[in-house]
Amino acid sequence: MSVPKLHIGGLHKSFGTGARRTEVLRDIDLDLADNEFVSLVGTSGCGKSTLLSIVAGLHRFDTGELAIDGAPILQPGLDRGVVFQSYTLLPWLTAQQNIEFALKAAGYDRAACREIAREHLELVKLSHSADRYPSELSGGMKQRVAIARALSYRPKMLLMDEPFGALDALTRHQMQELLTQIWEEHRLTVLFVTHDVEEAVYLSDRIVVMGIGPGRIIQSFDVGIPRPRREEVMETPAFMDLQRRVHKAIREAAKATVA
Ligand SMILES: Nc1ncnc2c1ncn2[C@@H]1O[C@H](COP(=O)(O)OP(=O)(O)OP(=O)(O)O)[C@@H](O)[C@H]1O
Repeated sequence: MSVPKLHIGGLHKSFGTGARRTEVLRDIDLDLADNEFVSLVGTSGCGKSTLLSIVAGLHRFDTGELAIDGAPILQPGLDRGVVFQSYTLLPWLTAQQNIEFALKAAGYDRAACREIAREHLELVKLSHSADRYPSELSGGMKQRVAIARALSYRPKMLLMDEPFGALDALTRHQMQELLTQIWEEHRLTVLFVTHDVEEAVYLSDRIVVMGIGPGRIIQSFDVGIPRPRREEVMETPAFMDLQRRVHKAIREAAKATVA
């Protein structure tokens, strides 16, 4: 079998020590194929963000295996682009400069930084706002800059933690459309955390349901809805049926605490 893009094997994670030790993730096995879009869903506190942060290299894990293209993940790196719910842009830099700043840190020369930042603002349809500061951008626009920045240094994977969670319904929907279009054109490997089952079904190739107490993988659903996907697909029986089944799995997983 070929090496998966992301390999998580038998991973365990606890926070704290002694009497304050809490087991947060138990025996997580999850492989992502190249160009696969996988969403993690599950009740609040089941460890979705912790798992994503571990893959980002921001948290250590206790035991298990974690590798990207077969190489162990030991720390944060430019092979993983990360987008969080909070916008994380530097307020004193414009949209263009925020992206250039990340590219400079990745070792690109000045001309390349400028050109790549310009290309990526175009990719997220924000060329007209290149010279605006974060305080002059709406939430959706800030998140588009964050996505452009995460993609600009060409990571092997994109890790997204509730990236549209702070947006109003219409903007959120526009961002889902944009991400779908980018994904369909550029084929990226994405690990995506969301509370929104409709969003997960719309965006993903596979949906992984996690349960709580401790956090673990309960069930996995292959989405199987043909691409390209556009808004209308949400009204189809196949889409709504899968949405129902995922909701049911989340409800059942939330009840089934193990000893
Ligand atoms: N730094 C930390 N120290 C101690 N416990 C933590 C820490 N970070 C997370 N936890 C605990 O780990 C568990 C999982 O949290 P996590 O944020 O990963 O869950 P989640 O599924 O992403 O939740 P939500 O959907 O509400 O964001 C929770 O019980 C949380 O309290």
